[in-house]
Amino acid sequence: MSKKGILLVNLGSPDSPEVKDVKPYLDEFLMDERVIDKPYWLRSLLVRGIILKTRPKKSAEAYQSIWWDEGSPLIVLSERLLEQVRKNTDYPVELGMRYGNPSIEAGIQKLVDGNPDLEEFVMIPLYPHYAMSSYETVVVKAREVMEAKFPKLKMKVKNVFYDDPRYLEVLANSMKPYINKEYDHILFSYHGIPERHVQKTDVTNSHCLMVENCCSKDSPAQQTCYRHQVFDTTEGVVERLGIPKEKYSNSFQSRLGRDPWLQPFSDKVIKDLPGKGVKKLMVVCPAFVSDCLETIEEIGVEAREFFMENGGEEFTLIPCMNENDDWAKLVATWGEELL
Ligand SMILES: C=CC1=C(C)c2cc3[nH]c(cc4nc(cc5[nH]c(cc1n2)c(C)c5CCC(=O)O)C(CCC(=O)O)=C4C)c(C)c3C=C
Ligand SMILES: [Fe+2]
Ligand SMILES: [Fe+2]
Repeated sequence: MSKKGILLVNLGSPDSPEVKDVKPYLDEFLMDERVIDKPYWLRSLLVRGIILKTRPKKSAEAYQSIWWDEGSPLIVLSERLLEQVRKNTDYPVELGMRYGNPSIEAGIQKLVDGNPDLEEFVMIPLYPHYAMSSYETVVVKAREVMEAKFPKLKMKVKNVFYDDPRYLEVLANSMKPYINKEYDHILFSYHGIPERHVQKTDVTNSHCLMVENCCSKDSPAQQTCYRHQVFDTTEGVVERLGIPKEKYSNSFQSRLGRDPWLQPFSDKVIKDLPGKGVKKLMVVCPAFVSDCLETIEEIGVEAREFFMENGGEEFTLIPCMNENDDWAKLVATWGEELL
């Protein structure tokens, strides 16, 4: 029993790949005001009146195509990471998900049940980059849960780690076995977000997407600028791996709706690359620490097809860090550093 602990938080998946479970999961996800940032009445109209009429069936089919015997890849891989982190620290470690199960509340409850003297814990959102729809919503939700259910417990929060040299080292090392093969181009495909979200999280209200080359200029806005942070991760990785400028680029995947999202879009880039002479393509998705629907299906299946149909010859999806031992060690170290 311990007075201190660690809670890992990832995004979450539906309980099963059936429409009956995908629909409530999507409802919880898309009704989050930090994901669809519209007034409640409009969000409700858009999500419940339009998106949830058709998307659950389409999403369920996609989930069915990637589901494992043990469950959703994202959940299974997060649980494997949890086991690895436990091996690297004496503190108790539990797992919660922002949407679906196990919830953040269930994760904290497990920490408390296993450690009745628990006084404080570190929450580590498993997102390298700051976005209101990922890191920020986890922190807000966890604070709400703490206030309502665990008012006497203290929670510390691990910051985003997109530029932590130790993270960049682990990520770059995890990519080495793949990029040792011959390739023409490596695409860093990050989950997209609406441009509006980048502007909304700009603490200066005057920098992001307003100043020319905003993401490469020093500004307090970069602390919460998703676009700046993903570009920084790419630069940290290519520097470590010695990848020359002409052999890599960034793109953004998984857009939803008609608002402007960060560009260029991964599907369009991947379709166009063979025409530019890229026959052997590597894709890595560093916005995700665990493989999930967006990597396995959207990139590993759909994008691969686009590439091959348009003249590509070899397509390699580099896996996420998943249960990589160095990654688990680093996560354990972050927890211990804050306790
Ligand atoms: C990198 C972190 C993520 C950000 C930022 C993010 C923003 C974001 N996502 C949606 C809509 C959907 N995303 C979906 C799946 C999904 N998204 C992330 C991560 C981020 N999303 C992950 C890890 C996953 C996979 C979950 C899994 O179970 O494997 C989905 C569900 C699937 C589908 O129907 O396509 C939706 C919907 C928005 C609108 C958004 C920013 C505004
Ligand atoms: Fe920026
Ligand atoms: Fe998403």
